[in-house]
Amino acid sequence: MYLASKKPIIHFLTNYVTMQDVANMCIASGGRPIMSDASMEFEEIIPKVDGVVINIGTADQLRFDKMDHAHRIAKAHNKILLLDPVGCNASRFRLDYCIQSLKNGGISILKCNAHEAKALLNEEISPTFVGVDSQTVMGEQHHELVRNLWKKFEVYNLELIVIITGATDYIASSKGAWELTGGSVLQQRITGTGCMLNSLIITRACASSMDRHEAILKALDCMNRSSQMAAKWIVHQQRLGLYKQQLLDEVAKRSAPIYLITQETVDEQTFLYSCMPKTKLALQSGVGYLQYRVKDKAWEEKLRESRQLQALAREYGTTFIINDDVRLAKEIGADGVHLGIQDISIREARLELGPNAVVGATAKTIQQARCAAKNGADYLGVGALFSSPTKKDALPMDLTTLQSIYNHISLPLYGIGGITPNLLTQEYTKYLDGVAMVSTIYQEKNENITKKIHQIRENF
Ligand SMILES: Cc1ncc(COP(=O)(O)OP(=O)(O)O)c(N)n1
Ligand SMILES: Cc1nc(C(=O)O)sc1CCOP(=O)(O)O
Ligand SMILES: [Mg+2]
Repeated sequence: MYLASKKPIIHFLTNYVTMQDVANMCIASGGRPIMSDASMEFEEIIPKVDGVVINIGTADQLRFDKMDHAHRIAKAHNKILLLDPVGCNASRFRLDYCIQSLKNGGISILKCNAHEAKALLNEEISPTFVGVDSQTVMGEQHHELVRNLWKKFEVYNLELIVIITGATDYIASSKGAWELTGGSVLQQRITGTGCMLNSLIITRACASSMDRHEAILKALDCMNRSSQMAAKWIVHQQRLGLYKQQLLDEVAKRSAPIYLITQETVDEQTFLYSCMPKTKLALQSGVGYLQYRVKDKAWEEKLRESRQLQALAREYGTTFIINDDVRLAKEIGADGVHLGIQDISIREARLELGPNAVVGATAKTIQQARCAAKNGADYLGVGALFSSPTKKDALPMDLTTLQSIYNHISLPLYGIGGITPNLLTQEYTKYLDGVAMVSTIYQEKNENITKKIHQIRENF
């Protein structure tokens, strides 16, 4: 799975309860983790990484000294530094360290829960401690808390962003204050989801060329939607023990924004010497889904071409999808199918291909999106967002419809139709997990394909 043109490297100094989950979530989000507690190598490692996470859970004096050391180097090298003051409301020892840390400056992101936020603001530990995973008190709102906490510490930390997580997440920065709802109660039934969120936030903040505040909002939204999707699956299967695993998978799905659809070729030569090399170049640069889409070919030809593409997709760990033709998907053992309104139904396809197949659906209206979600689609292709050279008669979709689908449906959304790096502004990407493209890639010269893919990916 790939996120940005570069995979950001993140150095974690994090608690030993959830260390492996933190590393896995960094990978699922498109980053590369390095877990180092050895002070003697910080001078060598930190200048080379993109971001640093300091999570104070399970700390002792020795670890606080190491964290201080890492903090100083990260600050000196202008690295994105995230502080998670785990349980700072529990003891004076933790609270003093965190307040001093925040006053030392160089922190880009402070992520905490409401109890920790209150302790940091008032510089007092809680008289009644409710646990490090302390949960949101129902009905409590934290608009003022997040703003006041930001105001208190932004004077020491340039461009600080403060996040208070809970059933509602609150965010404050120099851009203003926001709140975000979503997620699942199951996040609180296992340990580690808060620490995993640190991974997602910092990886996205380091990878995206979006404004940092926007990238963080998108990361929080990604966690909320992924948690909801994972919870649905877990409740259905009654397997809470697998929730963390499912959550990782859901985040990984949303961290691969490039969906490539093949361009139909006129003859075998063009397929072999144009389509195949271009597809290979794209896959090398990081493609989440590859779809084989042809309208006018004989069965034997479709079999031959799809098998070659499938082998390429396997080589690069890309999910391979067949457009329209469930029989072909079954015959070659593709990973799944994509279906439009005119095609066979999602339920019939699922019956044919089994529960593990990926079944994607086209949605052009909110009604179609709801229907596809209800029938068990795994993702939605939404468009045409712009005029498409490949499908000139594709029905257009306006921004309001896209926004409405995003607001009501938690499935991963891929924008389609005339996508180019220039047209793909934040106005669109804030509602999308990725984009599906034909002409922008297949009409590009081979030597420019990698750059094109990187340009598109950076918009997420
Ligand atoms: C990812 C993705 N989204 C939408 C489509 C369009 O599917 P459909 O509406 O069935 O039209 P055709 O592609 O079959 O002409 C798609 N193929 N992929
Ligand atoms: C296959 C397809 N479906 C669309 C829809 O709106 O449903 S647009 C489209 C073609 C996408 O190709 P290009 O990236 O060249 O515009
Ligand atoms: Mg179709």
